[in-house]
Amino acid sequence: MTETPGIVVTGASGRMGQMLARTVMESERAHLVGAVEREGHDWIGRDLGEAMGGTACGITVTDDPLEAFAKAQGILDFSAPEASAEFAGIAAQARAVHVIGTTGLGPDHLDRIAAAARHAVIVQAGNMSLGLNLLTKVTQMVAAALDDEYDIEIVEAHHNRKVDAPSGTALMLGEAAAAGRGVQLDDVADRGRDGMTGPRRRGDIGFAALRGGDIVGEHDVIFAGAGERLMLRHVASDRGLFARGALKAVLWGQDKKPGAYDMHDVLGLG
Ligand SMILES: NC(=O)C1=CN([C@@H]2O[C@H](COP(=O)(O)OP(=O)(O)OC[C@H]3O[C@@H](n4cnc5c(N)ncnc54)[C@H](OP(=O)(O)O)[C@@H]3O)[C@@H](O)[C@H]2O)C=CC1
Ligand SMILES: O=C(O)C1=N[C@H](C(=O)O)C[C@H](O)C1
Repeated sequence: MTETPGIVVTGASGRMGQMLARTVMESERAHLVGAVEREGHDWIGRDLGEAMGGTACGITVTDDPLEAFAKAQGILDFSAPEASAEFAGIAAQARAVHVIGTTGLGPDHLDRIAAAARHAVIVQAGNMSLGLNLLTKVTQMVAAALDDEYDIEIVEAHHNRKVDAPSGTALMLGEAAAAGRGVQLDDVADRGRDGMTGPRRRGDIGFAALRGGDIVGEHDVIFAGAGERLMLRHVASDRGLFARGALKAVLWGQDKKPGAYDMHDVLGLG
């Protein structure tokens, strides 16, 4: 029997970290070999299964990514921007496939991740679900078909613990809409309105973010024209959706050449 890839989960105590750890532990196609949390976290040194409120699983949570990644073939990383940029370099040294779901990444983080992708496989996406990645394709198609008489607005809603806005998914949808229109998102993005904003600029792509309760993730792309509105919507109701997508990505990446990939590559969406 062939050995399945050994996986390390970072941000292991987080909402996604725990979901990812459970998903890997339940999978027959991969096995968990490590769990990383930040230095000083009270889970360090504890058994992951017990820390998650269940039975012992034999994985001790560590704050040493270097040691943990060295024995892994894949890293599932939904943590924080600075951590993900650092993990990219360490995962590349270990030649492990690094799946990055972390959002809120700035230009410096993205540059460091791109540098690491010269040496190892990195799959990065602000949303790991099939439905949402398909919706980016539809968004691009609709944006290409309609001219700028149709105003594009992207509305996202998330739980009250989310720290970045607009969401990574909203930005993916914005990029898709901008690509459909043949423009750069940075040139047309309107990322927040307050006060005397003046009338809407023709061709802008607007973003609005709602935060509340336990909303997992909801995204609307609205094309508002004269006398009609076209609305595309994705609703995630279970974080397991993202974890299953991430697991799919890390398995897909095992036999790929070093490089930067996204979920369109993994899901064969072109
Ligand atoms: N691409 C996708 O499909 C999805 C992406 N996400 C993204 O994933 C990220 C995590 O989301 P979520 O799980 O809800 O957030 P959480 O805050 O629940 O989890 C993040 C975890 O990462 C830990 N962490 C922070 N810094 C480090 C570090 N240096 N080393 C190790 N661990 C670290 C945090 O620890 P501490 O709390 O102690 O700081 C925390 O446990 C976000 O960016 C979110 O937007 C979420 C869902 C889907
Ligand atoms: O923080 C979250 O929870 C989520 N983050 C991702 C994003 O920023 O788009 C994906 C999903 O919507 C949940």
